[in-house]
Amino acid sequence: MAGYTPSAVAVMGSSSSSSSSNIRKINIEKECELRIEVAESPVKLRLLSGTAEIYGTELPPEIWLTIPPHLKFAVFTWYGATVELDGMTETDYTADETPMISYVNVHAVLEGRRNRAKASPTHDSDASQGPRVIVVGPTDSGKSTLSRMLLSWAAKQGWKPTFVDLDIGQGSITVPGCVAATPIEMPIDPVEGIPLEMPLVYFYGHTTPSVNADLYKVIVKELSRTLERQFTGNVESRAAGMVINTMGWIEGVGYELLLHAIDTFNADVVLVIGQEKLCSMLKDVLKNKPNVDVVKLQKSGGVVSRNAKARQKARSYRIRVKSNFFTRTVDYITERGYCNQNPFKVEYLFANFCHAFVFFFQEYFYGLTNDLSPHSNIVSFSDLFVYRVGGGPQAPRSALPIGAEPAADPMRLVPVNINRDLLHLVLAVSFAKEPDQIISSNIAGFIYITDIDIQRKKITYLAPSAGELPSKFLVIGTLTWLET
Ligand SMILES: Nc1ncnc2c1ncn2[C@@H]1O[C@H](COP(=O)(O)OP(=O)(O)OP(=O)(O)O)[C@@H](O)[C@H]1O
Repeated sequence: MAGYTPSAVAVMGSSSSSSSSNIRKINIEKECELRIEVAESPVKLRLLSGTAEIYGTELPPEIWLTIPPHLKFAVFTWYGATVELDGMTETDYTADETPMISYVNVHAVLEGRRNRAKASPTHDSDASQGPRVIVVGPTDSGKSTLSRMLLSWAAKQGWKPTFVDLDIGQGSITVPGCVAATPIEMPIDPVEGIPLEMPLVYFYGHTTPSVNADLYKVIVKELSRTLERQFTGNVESRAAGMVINTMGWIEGVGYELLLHAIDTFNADVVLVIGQEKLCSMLKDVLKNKPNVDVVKLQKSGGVVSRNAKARQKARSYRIRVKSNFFTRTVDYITERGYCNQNPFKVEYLFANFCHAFVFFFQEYFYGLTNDLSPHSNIVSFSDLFVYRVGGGPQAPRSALPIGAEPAADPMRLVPVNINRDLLHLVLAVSFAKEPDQIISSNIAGFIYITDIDIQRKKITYLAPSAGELPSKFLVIGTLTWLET
């Protein structure tokens, strides 16, 4: 294929990626990238000379990075680099055609806007607001990857931009079925991904928007309101702006939700990757908003398309690995109206349990030995109150106008009886103090139900920590620990 060359230059063993002795030295030319799809076992990679980055984060010289199985990524260099790769890959090759120059040009424009916002003498005017970038495009167009690069390049220059992830299918802050935001204070670790210490998370509970589009809009609105309050009180984060990643659903209800997100977050830069039609539709619909730039960007040839099975596996992985936090963030400001401080910075209850779930996952899938695991807790049925949003009793046909169909209220909060149907579900722990606050409240974290004893009226669940849950109000959706 034009622009691609096999990457391997053997220095030990064979150059084949299926060899058992696999340390290979690979030269990457200026403005080229090495694309790697890791196979069943981890590979190791280190930078020998030059400079290179993975999605905007520079590789440290000489240090071996262990890249987990199945990860697909690229090592890009602006000036040329040599790396060493140890382990078997599904595929690896170097490519000299990438859209990286156009991506970094976008970064330069955003950088200019951040500097202007920072220099603005009036802190509360529009002039002090940094760029609000929303990245849109079909599934597997490279939205998350571009978001990540823009965030890491900004963080490298000392900004603390806010990352907002609206992708309920393949989001990268927390588990699928949620919308979330987190400040990015350092270039994103190529292996660990987005930091999990300070997320602000709202629970939707499903992995497709069509299940309850009204609820999706409401939680997106809540998330934006909370961030707006944060920006009001924090000049630094206001000037750094935000990068918003979106879902790959761009037709029908998906398109409607994209427009809703652009409007709700007052996005002023819309980056459209890989689809002319979407770009032209957005340009047309936003033409009356002169402050909104719609920019078309090329999709990278390195972006790997995932079939339904692969997407489902990735979702399951994220549910197991990323349901591992209990946080206490914006609950604090909503309770106290405390806006003069970055809500992401306030105390949080039980952080740093990430490893428990990560190791649990590794043991489960790869049989790695470890001595960490999430905590199993047992409580009585009466200790917890479980709700779901949407559905519930429909209005009787006789109470409706002629011809109208009875429809379930999408925003109705329905109490759920505890029974064995809850087994293996992932439930969100709400910060709500009362049931009527559940829809508008962010969540503290997740639990996973492992046993229901109907006779003794006891529930066993896994949680990131032992002890009492941050709240007794739980929300149920359709997220299961193991998607089938
Ligand atoms: N240049 C590249 N080289 C190799 N792999 C890449 C490259 N860019 C992206 N990928 C990989 O391709 C996959 C899809 O990219 P990404 O997740 O950014 O797409 P997306 O549009 O956000 O997908 P979705 O619609 O599911 O949210 C990811 O595994 C990513 O790591």
